[in-house]
Amino acid sequence: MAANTLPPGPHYRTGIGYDVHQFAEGRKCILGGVEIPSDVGLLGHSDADVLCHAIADALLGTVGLPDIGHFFPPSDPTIEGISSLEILRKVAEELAARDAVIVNIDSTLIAEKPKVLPHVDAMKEKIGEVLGLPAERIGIKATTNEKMGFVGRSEGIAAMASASVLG
Ligand SMILES: Nc1ccn([C@@H]2O[C@H](COP(=O)(O)O)[C@@H](O)[C@H]2O)c(=O)n1
Ligand SMILES: C[C@@]1(CO)OP(=O)(O)OP(=O)(O)OC[C@H]1O
Repeated sequence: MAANTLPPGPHYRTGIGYDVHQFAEGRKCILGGVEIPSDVGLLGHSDADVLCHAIADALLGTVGLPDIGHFFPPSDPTIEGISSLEILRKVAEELAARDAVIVNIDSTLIAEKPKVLPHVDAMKEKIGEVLGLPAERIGIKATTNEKMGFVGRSEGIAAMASASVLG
């Protein structure tokens, strides 16, 4: 067998995603599809759900698709304010079209505020609903940046995600 030729599938495939959104007054703070009570919201052309964006890119990466900007261009006025759960729904369709079954997702939010932990179960429910994934196959964790860097100065929120599929 030639180098890197795979035997017939299915195979486990992994992907990673990363995103950042800036805090802004007068905007909602939507994370994992859940509106979180917060004195500041997140800026974006979409609803700026940094967690869903990182998860979407991780999932797209598993099957070698381009990132969410390819499917939802920031220059498209028709998607202004789009719910990022809709973005995840589209990503799930793209995976299903390629016979890729999501095995699990893991993620970390990096934010000085708001406190995320009390809302994690609600986020898992929303994300699980659109992806058809039970809560125990979705990881959502949070950490502060110990007051260091742009996240530490509470200028915004970062999110990292990984995903694996069988397909
Ligand atoms: N935005 C955040 C940040 C952290 N948490 C929770 O607090 C724990 C301690 O965070 P450290 O950065 O001080 O280690 C962390 O493990 C999370 O459970 C949070 O809910 N929201
Ligand atoms: C989905 C999009 C659409 O503009 O959302 P944004 O709010 O611009 O967020 P970003 O993570 O900067 O880029 C992804 C975009 O494609």
